[in-house]
Amino acid sequence: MSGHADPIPMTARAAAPLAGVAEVPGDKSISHRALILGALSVGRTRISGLLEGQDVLDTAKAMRAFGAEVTRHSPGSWEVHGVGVGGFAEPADVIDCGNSGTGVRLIMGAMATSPITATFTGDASLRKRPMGRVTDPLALFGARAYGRAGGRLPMTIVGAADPLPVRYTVPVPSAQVKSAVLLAGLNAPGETVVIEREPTRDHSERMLAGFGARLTVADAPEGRIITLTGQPELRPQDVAVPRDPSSAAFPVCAALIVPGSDILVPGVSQNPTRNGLFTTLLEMGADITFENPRTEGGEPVADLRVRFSALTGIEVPPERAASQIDEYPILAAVAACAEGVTVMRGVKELRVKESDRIDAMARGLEVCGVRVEEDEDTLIVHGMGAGGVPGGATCTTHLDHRIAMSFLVLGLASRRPITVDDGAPIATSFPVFEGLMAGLGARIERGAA
Ligand SMILES: O=C(O)C1=C[C@@H](OP(=O)(O)O)[C@@H](O)[C@H](O)C1
Ligand SMILES: C=C(OP(=O)(O)O)C(=O)O
Repeated sequence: MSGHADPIPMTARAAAPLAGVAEVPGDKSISHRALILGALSVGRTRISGLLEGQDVLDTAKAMRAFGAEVTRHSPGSWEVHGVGVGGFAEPADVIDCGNSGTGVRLIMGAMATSPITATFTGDASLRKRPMGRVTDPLALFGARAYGRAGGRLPMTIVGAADPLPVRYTVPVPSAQVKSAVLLAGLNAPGETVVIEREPTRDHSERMLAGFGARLTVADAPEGRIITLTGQPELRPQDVAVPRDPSSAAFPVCAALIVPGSDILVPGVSQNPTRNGLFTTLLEMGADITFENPRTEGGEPVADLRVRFSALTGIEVPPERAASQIDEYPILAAVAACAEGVTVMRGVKELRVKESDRIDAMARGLEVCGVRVEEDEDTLIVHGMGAGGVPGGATCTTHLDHRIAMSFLVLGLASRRPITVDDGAPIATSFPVFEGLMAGLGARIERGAA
């Protein structure tokens, strides 16, 4: 998908209490990695619970272009016959990663240490996002990148014919950069070392180890040190993808702000590198219980019981940012329904997501009647209490699924309806959002108010 789809305006209206069970789809980060590592293994990898959002479908298509056989057997059930580390073929055409930063950055890493050339592009959102953060470390392996000004797509990567292992300290908290370096390190002889000062989601490390790569993780004063031994033979796996906590965030937050709600969201990943939002919501006074904790697909999961709650604004610790980075838009919407002020600092990475999410949330909340303050690295929301947000406005989503879903959830609890100009991007990460929310009793319809 390259963003040519027609915009789909959508409107949310105040709802009766939400009730029922919300079965959210598979984790997006894990789904991308399962396809890529499956493609880099020799033999058959089976995946269950794969997220069939457009971002992941674009990665599946890309893996075919690099020579892997990728088959869908039934919803969520996929099979990958991989070509092995170093076995990628040169794609015959441009790789279009659509809206997906994770897809393009991880795939660039995975091909950068093979003697092939590939050209990448994406939709209007992805073509604005910085790729230098990935191509800088890939250059240390010997790969070359030719892109538009500012390190933007379309971009051609010429893979290194004789890659060298690399020692790299990731300069921004980014699991995509860390993962791109680790994937490139797979086909470099010797030890590739990645150091991250702030821990970010660790799915690549967990999954690389699961596929048989030699990888160690050590905590040191300079940060987390990940050491990968190159040129392993990866063993195909059966991967069960747990449900996505970043998608679960939307029904969870909807239940917290729609009076009288009581819902269950089963099987949500509680990986500590992903669960910052739930900690934050508990600090705000949310009534969430974590039932039946267990391990599924190598990840800790729990069933979340969520009831409407009177929330209070808090100061979110900046060191928690990485573990809830994709959840700030919905947190900002929830903060508008809390009593008092919510301060979110250390969030400048939000400016280089599918949209500038600080700006998109600030402008959207303002037109809905909520007072906000922002600077380069900060978003502050002045809460109006339960039922206090006026709404009655149209918010601009800038090709950003999380902005669209955040304002639709807010519209379920605001005094007047909230419209988003384009809900089409929701299909990139949460294709069943509309049906799932309707099943809980939410009133979200296509069209303007
Ligand atoms: O590695 C991943 O799967 C992701 C990493 C994060 O991006 P950054 O690495 O840019 O922080 C996150 O925002 C994105 O949705 C998924
Ligand atoms: C930032 C996100 O994704 P990506 O970087 O993969 O486009 C997201 O899903 O919120």
